[in-house]
Amino acid sequence: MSISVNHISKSYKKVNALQDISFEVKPAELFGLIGPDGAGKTTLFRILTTLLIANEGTATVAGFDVVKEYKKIRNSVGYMPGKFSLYQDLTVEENLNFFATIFGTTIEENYELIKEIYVQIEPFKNRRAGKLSGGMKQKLALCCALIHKPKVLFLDEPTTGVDPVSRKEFWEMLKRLQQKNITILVSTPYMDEAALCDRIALIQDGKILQIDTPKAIVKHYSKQIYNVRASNMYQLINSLKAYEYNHSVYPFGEFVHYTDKRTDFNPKDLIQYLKSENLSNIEIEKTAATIEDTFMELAK
Ligand SMILES: Nc1ncnc2c1ncn2[C@@H]1O[C@H](COP(=O)(O)OP(=O)(O)OP(=O)(O)O)[C@@H](O)[C@H]1O
Repeated sequence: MSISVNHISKSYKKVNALQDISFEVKPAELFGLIGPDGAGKTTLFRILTTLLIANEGTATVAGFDVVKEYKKIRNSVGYMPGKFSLYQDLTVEENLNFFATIFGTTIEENYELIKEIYVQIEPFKNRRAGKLSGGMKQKLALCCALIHKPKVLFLDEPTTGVDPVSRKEFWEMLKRLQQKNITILVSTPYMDEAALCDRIALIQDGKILQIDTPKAIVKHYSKQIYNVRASNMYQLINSLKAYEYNHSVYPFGEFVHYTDKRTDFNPKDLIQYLKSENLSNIEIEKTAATIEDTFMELAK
């Protein structure tokens, strides 16, 4: 296994940031940690990259124990933290040179690995990192995390604050790195990105809710979801929440996602009820579950 996490717990005084977390990541797997802010993702990354010690449990990365063999891990992993990983006053090239030097290597030595990403930021190589766009900063941070050819790459919310086009490009890059035999653990609060991972762990309040492939996670969702819409969406949500048969109600893009407690649910009954609540232009149609729906159900 590339990463093995066994019953890890970590608390900060009163906050239980991680509670009995266990999972494994296979070599060259793209594994996603999916969860909202405060779920414990950063704490887990810091433990696995040897920057923080867990209160309980053990973990290995690239075959090394995160406590006893921390120095070996630091040479074997690349870490792109969510915030502050670049020196804002150094240029693109200086940042890259700096990270290469501290790992005892050079840009030339490992150019092959970063080439594809670096060519996109090379035209700005003399620009200070602080003056780059979000997407470019993220590409530079990825180059810096890769410069010493790590076996395992840790990416903490790499696409937060990045535009949709750059986000898409970034995930395509991750797929290519994976083909170069790099194991990737990536965290994201964006549920649509979860589908791009080989396997995901849904995490909330320091606990893992489920681990599986994105397809299997959605497949296990047992209820029929309905997209519901009406002229007054605010009132629609309130009325649905007040409906005695509702199982779940939450906004989902331009719709409200609704599930019913009854097995013999007939949407006509719901339309009638919503009409009695003075709602107009009511639309109800079946829709397939997404990872976000599964998350909402498990997090209930
Ligand atoms: N140094 C600290 N001292 C006290 N509490 C902390 C500390 N670091 C994190 N926490 C708390 O631990 C919990 C998990 O935080 P963590 O940063 O690991 O979550 P996260 O999923 O990475 O979320 P975010 O994206 O907001 O960083 C949160 O409740 C957070 O407030």
